[in-house]
Amino acid sequence: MGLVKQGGDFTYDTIPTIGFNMKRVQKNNVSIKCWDIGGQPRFRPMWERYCRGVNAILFVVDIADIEKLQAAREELHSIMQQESLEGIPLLVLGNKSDLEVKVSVDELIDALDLKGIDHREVSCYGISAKEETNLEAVLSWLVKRANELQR
Ligand SMILES: Nc1nc2c(ncn2[C@@H]2O[C@H](COP(=O)(O)OP(=O)(O)OP(=O)(O)O)[C@@H](O)[C@H]2O)c(=O)[nH]1
Ligand SMILES: [Mg+2]
Repeated sequence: MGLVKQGGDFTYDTIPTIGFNMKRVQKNNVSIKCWDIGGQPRFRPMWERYCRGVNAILFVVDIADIEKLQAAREELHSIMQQESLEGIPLLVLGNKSDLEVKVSVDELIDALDLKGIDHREVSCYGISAKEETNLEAVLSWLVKRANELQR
C-alpha cells in the first residue's frame, strides 16, 4: 500500500507492488526509510529478508476483504515465527476504514490472533489510505519506535 502519498491525490488504479519499493519519509527530525514489499503470494518468500534488521514491521490488511483474513493470519504468524525477526515491534494496519462493510479493529485483533504473537510489542490501528484517516498516528508510532531502538 502506498501509505505515504507522494504529493498526489489518492488514486484507485494503483499498480500492485512488484518486488519492493523504497521510500523515504520525513517527520520532525526523523527520516524514515520504508521498504514497501509486494503482498502477492509470489513475493511472500521475500518478506523475511526485507524485514531483517528493521526497527519496525507494518503489516497492512484489507479490512473489507473478510474472506482473506484467515490467509492474512497464517502469513502474519508464519513471518512472526522467524527467529531473525524476533523482538521487532509490529504495527498491524486495518486499511479501508472508509468502506461500509468491514471488520472493526477489535474483530481484526481476534481474526489475526494478535494476542497470540509473543516476544514483541504489537499494536493495531484502523486507517484509510484513501481518506488519510489515522495516518498521523501511524507516523507517530514509527517515530517513537525509531527513537526507542537504534539498530
Ligand atoms: N476504499 C479504499 N480503497 C483503498 C484504500 N487503500 C487502497 N485502496 C485500493 O485497494 C487496492 C489495492 O491497493 P494497493 O495500494 O495496490 O495495495 P497493496 O497492499 O500495496 O497491494 P500489493 O502492492 O499487491 O501488495 C487499490 O485498488 C486501491 O485503490 C483505502 O483506504 N480505501
Ligand atoms: Mg503495494
